[in-house]
Amino acid sequence: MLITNKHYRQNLKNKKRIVIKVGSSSLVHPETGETDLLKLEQLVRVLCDLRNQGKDVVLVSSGAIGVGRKALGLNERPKELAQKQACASVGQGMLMMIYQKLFNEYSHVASQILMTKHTIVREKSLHNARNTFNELLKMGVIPIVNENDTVSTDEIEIGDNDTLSAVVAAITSADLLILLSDIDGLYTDDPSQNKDALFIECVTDIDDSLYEIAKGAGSDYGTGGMKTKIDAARIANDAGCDMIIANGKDFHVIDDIMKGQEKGTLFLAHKSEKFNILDYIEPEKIINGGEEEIHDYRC
Ligand SMILES: Nc1ncnc2c1ncn2[C@@H]1O[C@H](COP(=O)(O)OP(=O)(O)O)[C@@H](O)[C@H]1O
Ligand SMILES: N[C@@H](CCC(=O)OP(=O)(O)O)C(=O)O
Repeated sequence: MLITNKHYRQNLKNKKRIVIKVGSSSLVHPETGETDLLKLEQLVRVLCDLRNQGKDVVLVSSGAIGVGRKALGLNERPKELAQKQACASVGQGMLMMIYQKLFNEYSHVASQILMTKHTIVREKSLHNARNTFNELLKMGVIPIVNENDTVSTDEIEIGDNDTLSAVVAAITSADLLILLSDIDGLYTDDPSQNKDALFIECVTDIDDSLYEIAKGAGSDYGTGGMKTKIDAARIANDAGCDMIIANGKDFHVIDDIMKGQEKGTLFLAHKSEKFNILDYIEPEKIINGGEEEIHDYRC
């Protein structure tokens, strides 16, 4: 039997636990960098409706640095770590205030979970994080996750929310991860650089050739570009979770995907028997007495 992309898409209707990641570029007006309130409202409405259908929903939301940067009147993307952390500290609170208000309007409860690499690599905190997610989802709450940028340093930062959302999908045993970006999905090259790039509907194997076509971020607000999205697919797919990259310019795309429509690029899950989240976490580099030591979390 020939199993087509169409066939896989129909299966998405039955997904029960969904992690949705929204990139900074989907939350701000590109011309001004100001928060796009109408889009946030649309996102919250679509997520509440998924909850009303009985699905478990987790939102991984970027945007803390972008929103904070605007509030602090910085016109350029901050480069210094302390500056990024200050922006995130301002922006995270502002974002949560908007999310809480909007979820409340639809009688749903949202919560905040901030994570760092240490949440994942320490057995006890990973266990606690998993239990907290499960308890919240059992109570019908919509957890809103971001990296704890205000305390993250190079050593403990996960670095990008694409990877973070895949980690969240793995530890919550989600069956679908949707990454919403500023582009329709994966192309054979970055379309902003190459007009002949072709759209890829479905990926069944993640190999080096995929990394060759996945380039960096396309906007001043994005982090990681397609490369970190392929990293995310590797984690999610190995953990047994399908993943889709789709365009977040209209958040109704979430609803279209859940109805089986062929939107975005689908990366198919293939559960790896020996899946261990630590295998996907970059080793920590520690400088000890001038010497660089590599701390591999798997040991
Ligand atoms: N092969 C590719 N296919 C599609 N987009 C690509 C590719 N390589 C690089 N990109 C870039 O990745 C960008 C999306 O990632 P990013 O800027 O990090 O946004 P986000 O904030 O949504 O995570 C696109 O706008 C595009 O310019
Ligand atoms: N944690 C950061 C976002 C990091 C990130 O990966 O950003 P993006 O590429 O916009 O998803 C923030 O909230 O600004």
